[in-house]
Amino acid sequence: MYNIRLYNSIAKNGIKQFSEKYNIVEDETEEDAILVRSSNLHSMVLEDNLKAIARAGAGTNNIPIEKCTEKGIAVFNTPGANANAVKELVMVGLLMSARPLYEALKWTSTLDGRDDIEEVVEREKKKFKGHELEGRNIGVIGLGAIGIKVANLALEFGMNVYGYDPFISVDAAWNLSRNIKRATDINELLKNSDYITLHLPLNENTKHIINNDTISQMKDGVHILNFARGGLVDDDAIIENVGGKVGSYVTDFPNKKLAGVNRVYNIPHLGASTFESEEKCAVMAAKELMEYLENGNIINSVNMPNAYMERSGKIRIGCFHKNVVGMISKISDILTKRKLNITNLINKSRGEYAYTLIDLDSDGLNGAVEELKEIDEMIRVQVYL
Ligand SMILES: NC(=O)c1ccc[n+]([C@@H]2O[C@H](COP(=O)([O-])OP(=O)(O)OC[C@H]3O[C@@H](n4cnc5c(N)ncnc54)[C@H](O)[C@@H]3O)[C@@H](O)[C@H]2O)c1
Ligand SMILES: O=C(O)CC[C@@H](O)C(=O)O
Repeated sequence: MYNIRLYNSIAKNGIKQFSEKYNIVEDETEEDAILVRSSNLHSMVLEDNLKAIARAGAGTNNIPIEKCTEKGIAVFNTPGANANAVKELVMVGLLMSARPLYEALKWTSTLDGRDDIEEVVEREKKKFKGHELEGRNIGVIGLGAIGIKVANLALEFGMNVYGYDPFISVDAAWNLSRNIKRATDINELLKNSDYITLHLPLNENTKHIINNDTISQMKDGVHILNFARGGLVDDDAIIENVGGKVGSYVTDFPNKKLAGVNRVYNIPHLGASTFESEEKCAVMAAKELMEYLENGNIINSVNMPNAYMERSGKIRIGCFHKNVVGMISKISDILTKRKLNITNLINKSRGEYAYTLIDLDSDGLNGAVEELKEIDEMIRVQVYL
């Protein structure tokens, strides 16, 4: 029996994926795995029994990834599962910054109860004139699952699209329309864009990527959209510039500083909040956890190498270790000494770590696991029956 602890509300269809071998809990327990959305896990104690954390979503900055890696805890996310939902809301943000919809709707609601609404509307609507997107320039920073969809759709609006992503994946590049101009440095994008939209992860390199300095390089009246993470933008710089250099700031990450600021549109983190996206994320995350807990297969991990091998033999061992020379021979020596026959083996690395998955044609392990755990560079050994 495996204990899965849920943080946040997780879509029912995701929970339904877990078979009768799983016990789903919401309170503290001896959990084998955690399924989480946006809850901040940085201060949680990582108990020895915890083997995996799956983020039903894209961003993993709410998870202490480095600490997890050091303890051999696999961290997963659900790449692309909520990209369509975010893309659609970005389009709302784009239209809200081009046409003063928010102000207009607020004003119209003040007319409640009046008999002359039609007349007043026609007389006053000139206050809410906006711009068309067609022909304007948009800069998309981060061309991953969401950025690509946003960039491609912006082309459909007739916009000139600049994209910037120094780490773009080959898959992403294939999916990007060839009509998108690839900015080779971020300044090219900043100085040319009427709209700038952020679709990159928050980390120590990207924190406050939008700040007073980068804003000073932008066009006057630029509209900035942030559906990625609050920390990518220096809020003080926004407050200083919005209504002047910055035409508007649409953010999915409201906070005390930004609440109530004119021309800052605060959306309560709704990017991924659609029935469809919540379900896709939860189902994908549940499947990743089950595959890892039952078979040691790693799919969509953000801290371990992806590794998948069909089951063969009777017992499987998963070893997460440092990526150093000689690990496979150290592991196989321990198994050979006990006459444990290897039926299949894969070894995958990711930076300074590696993962070795071994299938054995044997009924017992005869103390092998204890000895494997004693190898200096070994971080975690897991047995799968
Ligand atoms: N508002 C929401 O509800 C919501 C939902 C999903 C994702 N997000 C956020 O959006 C981000 C992007 O999501 P995604 O699914 O597209 O992720 P993704 O991993 O598919 O794409 C991220 C892209 O950013 C690029 N990147 C990394 N560092 C960069 C840099 N310094 N400059 C430019 N590009 C850089 C990567 O190469 C990658 O292509 C996530 O990290 C998450 O924080 C928010
Ligand atoms: O779970 C959510 O609602 C938000 C998820 C989003 O921020 C993500 O990074 O995928």
